[in-house]
Amino acid sequence: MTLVIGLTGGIASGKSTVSAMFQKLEIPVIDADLISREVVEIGKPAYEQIISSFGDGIIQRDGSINRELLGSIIFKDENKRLQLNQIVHPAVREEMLRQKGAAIKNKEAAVVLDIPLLFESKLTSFADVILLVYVDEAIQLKRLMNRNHLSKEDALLRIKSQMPLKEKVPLADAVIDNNGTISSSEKQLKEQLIKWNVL
Ligand SMILES: CC(C)(COP(=O)(O)OP(=O)(O)OC[C@H]1O[C@@H](n2cnc3c(N)ncnc32)[C@H](O)[C@@H]1O)[C@@H](O)C(=O)NCCC(=O)NCCS
Ligand SMILES: Nc1ncnc2c1ncn2[C@@H]1O[C@H](COP(=O)(O)OP(=O)(O)OP(=O)(O)O)[C@@H](O)[C@H]1O
Repeated sequence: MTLVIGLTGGIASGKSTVSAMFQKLEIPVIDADLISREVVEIGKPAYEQIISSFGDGIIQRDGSINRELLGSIIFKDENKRLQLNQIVHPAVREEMLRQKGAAIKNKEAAVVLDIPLLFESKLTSFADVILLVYVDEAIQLKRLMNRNHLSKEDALLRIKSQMPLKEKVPLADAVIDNNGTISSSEKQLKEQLIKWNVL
């Protein structure tokens, strides 16, 4: 029986860092962010819909979507963000479920669904258990600004576009406190996977 682990958190809380730990343990990860890049590639249905909704101005020289520009548009305008979500999310959900089915058919011991907006998109039914990567907002802000070279204002717009991380804690089955070192988070992950009989 494959254990389906929903992995979530907030932007820059450390999901990809923890996801890499799963991959090191040879536990397959289905990455919603990666899929959301694939479904908007040139020629895909979502690509055409995005261009017709947001205009040619977001197409870069190579024909692909200028993600930085689209991000700057949607994180300061909730309606535009919902409009983009309505275009992209259905295709992402469909592909995630396809890959999840393949992992179960493959009799994997566990499979991870790395979904940043798991709670916001009400996708808890996709997983058997939900693992939250938690970080205090001040550290989240600092890490996001450093990683994406964002101003404090732009970083806060992204953080505020999601459910507050503190509100996600009681909704999760387990929490990794990622305020400390990466190795401390790795130790917490392994302890949790032993409890879930995955390790
Ligand atoms: C806005 C876009 C173009 C920005 O691209 P960029 O490469 O800069 O960021 P990336 O896709 O790696 O996302 C980074 C993080 O931003 C946050 N984020 C992304 N989209 C959203 C959204 N619609 N609402 C809230 N947070 C979001 C998530 O925490 C995500 O992990 C891109 O994020 C996008 O297409 N978003 C819409 C699809 C989506 O919701 N993806 C996230 C979950 S599947
Ligand atoms: N415990 C940690 N200590 C120091 N830096 C960390 C730690 N965990 C993550 N980071 C760094 O913080 C940044 C955000 O981490 P990461 O990219 O894993 O977050 P994320 O939740 O996947 O973000 P996103 O929502 O954008 O997908 C990265 O630069 C990462 O290297």
